[in-house]
Amino acid sequence: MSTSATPPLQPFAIRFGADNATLEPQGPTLQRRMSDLEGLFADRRAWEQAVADGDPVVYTVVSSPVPETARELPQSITTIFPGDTGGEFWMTKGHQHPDPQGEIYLGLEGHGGLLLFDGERAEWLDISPGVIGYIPPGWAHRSVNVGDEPYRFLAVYPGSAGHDYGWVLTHGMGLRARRSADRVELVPFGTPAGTAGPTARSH
Ligand SMILES: O=P(O)(O)OC[C@H]1O[C@](O)(CO)[C@@H](O)[C@@H]1O
Repeated sequence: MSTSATPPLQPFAIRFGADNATLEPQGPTLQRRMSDLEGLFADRRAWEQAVADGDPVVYTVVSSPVPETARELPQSITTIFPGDTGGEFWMTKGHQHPDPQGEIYLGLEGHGGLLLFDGERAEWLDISPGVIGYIPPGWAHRSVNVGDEPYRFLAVYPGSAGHDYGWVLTHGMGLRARRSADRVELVPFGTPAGTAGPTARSH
């Protein structure tokens, strides 16, 4: 007999439709438009212009029906569309887990990066199809599409981890990923838009 306070779901299979990123059975879905990403891009004017110019969808998240509750292990497929705002690649909002627990991402399509920040140290993991990125407990995380195609990945995370978006607004993410010719340039988080930081790294 289960020791869970809430009985777990019955075992079930989830089919991933690779063509259009569907899950069957499917749970909640969300779409984040540019206007949902206020305060996140370094270049606020470019962000305002992008909102005024049609407020594009930056990313979508399709979840399985596994609930975000203790002991469960929900999954979701995120698709970040290609683009940049003021030179900064399109990205997820990024969040910290209020209950510090780990998470994994598996690259499915396109080319992306996983930016991790623990409040002091920032790390960048290149993610392409077949690569698993590990997010240790206590590291805020943001995904970035650094390619010209949609970037898609599977996330698997503890159901009680939660999402703290305010942490990122307060602490930042340590680095920003910017378009530089055909490369990804990682610059210190506070670098003003349009300038290269003194410690810019290329990928
Ligand atoms: O929650 P954010 O920062 O908008 O990013 C979306 C992605 O992160 C997750 O919340 C998982 O960490 C997924 O739902 C999705 O993969």
